[in-house]
Order: sequence, then structure tokens, then C-alpha cells
Amino acid sequence: MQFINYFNQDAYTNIAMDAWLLKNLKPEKPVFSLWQNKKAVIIGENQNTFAEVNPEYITEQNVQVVRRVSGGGAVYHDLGNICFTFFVPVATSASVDFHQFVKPMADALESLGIHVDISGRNDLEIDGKKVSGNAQRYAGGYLMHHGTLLWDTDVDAMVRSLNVADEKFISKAAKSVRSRVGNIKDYAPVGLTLDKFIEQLKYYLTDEGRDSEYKLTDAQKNSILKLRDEKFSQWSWNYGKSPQFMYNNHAKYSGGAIDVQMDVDSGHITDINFTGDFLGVRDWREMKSQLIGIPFTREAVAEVLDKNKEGQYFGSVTNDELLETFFQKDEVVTNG
Ligand SMILES: Nc1ncnc2c1ncn2[C@@H]1O[C@H](COP(=O)(O)OC(=O)CCCC[C@@H]2CCSS2)[C@@H](O)[C@H]1O
Repeated sequence: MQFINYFNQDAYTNIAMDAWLLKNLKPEKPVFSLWQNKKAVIIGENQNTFAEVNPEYITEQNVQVVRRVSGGGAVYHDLGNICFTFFVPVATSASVDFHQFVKPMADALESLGIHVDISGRNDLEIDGKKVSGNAQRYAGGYLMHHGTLLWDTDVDAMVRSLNVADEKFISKAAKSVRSRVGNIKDYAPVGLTLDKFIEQLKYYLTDEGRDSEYKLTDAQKNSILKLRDEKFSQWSWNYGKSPQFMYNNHAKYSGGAIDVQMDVDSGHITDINFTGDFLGVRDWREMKSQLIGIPFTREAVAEVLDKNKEGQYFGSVTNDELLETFFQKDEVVTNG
């Protein structure tokens, strides 16, 4: 198989590249790539990004968040994780089969002395632990099949970046299927490094180095960068394309308990209501219209709350506490 080089480790670029190549590469024979992202959470096409990520952690740790064009759940990437993508001409989308792609990857690993099992969901597993997840997208006679290989990923960072199935978000969005994960490195022959691992996978899949590299032209690269800039790096795609959802949260403070119920569409608040036993100096509904239409982000909500500080709509509950009502995933109890 010909190999195509993904030229950097920026998740916006690489997810744009997957999408662009699916539409534009149109190879006569299968082409594949092996590539890596810096810290990122990659969201499935039909997922609610707000429900899948832990906003505080990803902001703090500079974890990129990117929506891909294939289905399935949210996964965490770092430089210990390797991604692979196959682009294949296919007769119809109906002929598409996960096993057809997962099997050669399993064989490649076996050739390196690493035994893996293929699970019922077409994940690769070692010792009952998931080490690879896969997803696909069909478009106009071509199929993109891509997946991950957990070589030496920071599992603690993975767990912190991804949000647990959260009943505070109600929607028809696709849910991730949480698994026990493992790292291939722990089961690999001693002395096999990440670089050697990638090199050997490439060697195996290029028919022992006999297949040539598919070279992208500068014009093709520029089109990919343009797609990245216009779509895959944009909030309106990564968050804004989340299916409509309802968000409920409850928080308790020394100044009273607050329940918030919100409708969010295209990432923007379309309705909001507060209930609770807080003693507002004035009625919070006076500022309701200012919250409607803004993006569901900490910055946008903070700005409105700040502008309305004087109203003391929530009595002695502070703006910082209020922000927790909006964004904290678990019930917060402050000041005892
Ligand atoms: N990097 C990685 N690899 C494998 N499994 C992971 C990873 N990160 C998280 N997980 C585990 O999988 C579930 C989600 O599993 P779920 O089955 O819901 O989703 C997937 O597997 C999707 C794979 C997409 C692969 C694409 C290839 C190129 S861009 S992303 C998550 O909750 C974790 O438990």
C-alpha cells in the first residue's frame, strides 16, 4: 500500500487532512497513513462536545478539541498514541466492513510479536484492555477507515479529559462507549521504541517498503490548511455542531441552592431558567434575555453575569459560584 505523509502533529490539521483526503484524494488503490496528534480530544461526528469533555482540564492542559467526520465516540490522543488512516475505493457504502481494516492492523502487530484480540466491537484488545478504537466515513465511492493505537498514552490525562457519561446533558447525541484501556508498550518486546514501532508498522503495511510514498503537492497541502482554518479549527464546528441538548445542574452554596435548566442549540443558549432558595435582591428574569443567544462558554456567561452584578439577582451567591452552576459537572458545595 502507498503511504501518505501527514505533515504535522496539530489535531486541527490532521482531522482536516482526513476529511479533505477522503473527498479529494480519490486513489485507485488503497493508501494509508500513520500520524500523531499532540494532546487532543477527538469527538465523533454526531456527538455533543459539551457533554464529552471536561472543560476545566482541557483548558488548563491545552488539550485541543476537534470534531471528526466519522461516527463513534470521543477519544483522547497524545504523542503516545498513534493514528492510522486508510483511504480505499469501494463500490458501495454497504460493502464496508470494519474487520477488513482491523485485521491487517492486528496482523501488523502480530508481526512485531504483539498478540492482540479483535473484540465484538472491532476494537483491538490485549488482556481484555482496549488498545485501539476505529471509525469510518464513506463519501462518493471512497471509504476512510481510521483508528488509534495506544502505545504509551497518559491514561490519567485521558480519563481527566473525557467526561463521564453525564446525566446532566440530555440529547440524542451519540454517546461514547467507555472501556478499560491499556498501552501496547506494556506488552511489546523489550527494546521496541515508539519510533521503531511506527517504522515497523509502516514497513509491514507498505509491503516491506516496496510501495512508494504518495506525495502531496503544495496546492493540495494548501487546500488542507484552508479547510483547517475555515472549518476544523473553528468553535462553530467543534462545539457548535453539537446536536441540540438540554442541560440541568444543581449546586448548593452558603447563600442558597440553585438549579439551572438550559436549552442549547448550535452551541448557543436558547432558553434558561433558574429555581432554588437563593434570595435575589431583584428578579433574575430581568437579565434572562441577555443570556439567551450567547454561546454556552464560560467567557460569554461570565461577561453577562459581570455586567449584571449590581442587580444581585442571586442574593449572596457570587458570580464565581454561579459559574459553577453553569459549568461544574458534579454538585458543588462551597463554604461547607
Ligand atoms: N486513543 C484511544 N484509543 C483507544 N481507546 C480510547 C482512546 N481514547 C479513549 N479511549 C477509550 O475509548 C472510549 C471511546 O470508545 P468508542 O468506541 O465510543 O469510540 C471510539 O473508539 C472511536 C475511535 C475513533 C478513532 C479515530 C481515529 C483517528 S481520529 S479518532 C473512551 O471512553 C475510552 O475508554
